[in-house]
Amino acid sequence: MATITATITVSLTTPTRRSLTNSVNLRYLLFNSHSKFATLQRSFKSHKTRIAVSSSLSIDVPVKTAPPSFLDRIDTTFLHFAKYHGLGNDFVLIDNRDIIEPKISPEKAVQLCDRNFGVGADGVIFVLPGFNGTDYTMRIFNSDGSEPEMCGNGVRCFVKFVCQLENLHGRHSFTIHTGAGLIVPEILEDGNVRVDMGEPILKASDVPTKLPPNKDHAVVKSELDVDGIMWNVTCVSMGNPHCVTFSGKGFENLFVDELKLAEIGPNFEHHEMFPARTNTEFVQVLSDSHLKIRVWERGAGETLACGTGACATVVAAVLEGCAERNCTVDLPGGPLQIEWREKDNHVYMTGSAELVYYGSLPL
Ligand SMILES: N[C@@H](CCC[C@H](N)C(=O)O)C(=O)O
Repeated sequence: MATITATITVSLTTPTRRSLTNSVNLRYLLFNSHSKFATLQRSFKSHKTRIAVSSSLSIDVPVKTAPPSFLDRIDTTFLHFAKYHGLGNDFVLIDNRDIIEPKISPEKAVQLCDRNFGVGADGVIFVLPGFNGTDYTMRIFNSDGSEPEMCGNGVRCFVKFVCQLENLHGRHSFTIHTGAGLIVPEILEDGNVRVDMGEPILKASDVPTKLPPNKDHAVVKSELDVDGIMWNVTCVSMGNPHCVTFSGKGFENLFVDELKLAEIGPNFEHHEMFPARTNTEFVQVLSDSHLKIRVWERGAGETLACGTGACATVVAAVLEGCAERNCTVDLPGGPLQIEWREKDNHVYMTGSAELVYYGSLPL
């Protein structure tokens, strides 16, 4: 009887806790070589399990009893985390369900987010106990340590992480308390997440912006001088502030690939007209239902995607009369589907969120 050391193949995006404790899955993983799976070598050394390969053949596979799931590990010397991304907007996720204060400080978050000296991420997100009857509370630190009110890609990652923590499968919806109020994400059959992002805030002083309102208390297609260049901007808050631009003096359409965001982004972010700083979306209109954007994020710089930014962009596009209420928004990391629904004035965002890996850090 042959004894082999098993190399199993585990999808990085599939819950490993179930796969590793389920002998049927184990057999599947051992003997199916279709490689949409990433290869993860594990040596099973402690005892043997007999696996029937066909009716006439069986082999002994030394199998170690599955260790407790990574997510079930509790110790005080290591911080266990999961890394997720929503279209390349990446986050360190921390299970903070047992206490109401974030387990790490903003300073530690800055270190973790560093792409050379840390894990590398656009932000750190905490899954905290619910508040006022909500299922959970979400808090986030940007990579510069500041705390924004909301994060659209982050909330999609948040609920995927919650499903792993709670071992939930299939369709689920959640109520999440955030700095931007109640947010309601729903995991769909195909694994994507649709999020009810609530109503956009347009009143200038609430965005906040010091630019004078020019349309029903809102700032729509107003001129903003940024280092001598006159841009047309519309200001929208999705709980966090956004300045959206499609054009400027002497340029009616933007070609976003050509923009030097690292040079111009900070001048928007720290502009005196934005007392809480701002996120900025640079938008190219491809059609009335298809927009292409690049985003300079407050506290994080240019990112591959920004969920609240995509929502703010569609609201601004409708207000400026250059797009419909239902749009595909292409970001450098991929597309989001955004709808600003007339019926309830809420913005709905649909997109993906993926697990990258689990990790531990000494505290
Ligand atoms: N990437 C996020 C937004 C994160 C917060 C932002 N940097 C801010 O300070 O407001 C998203 O997907 O919405």
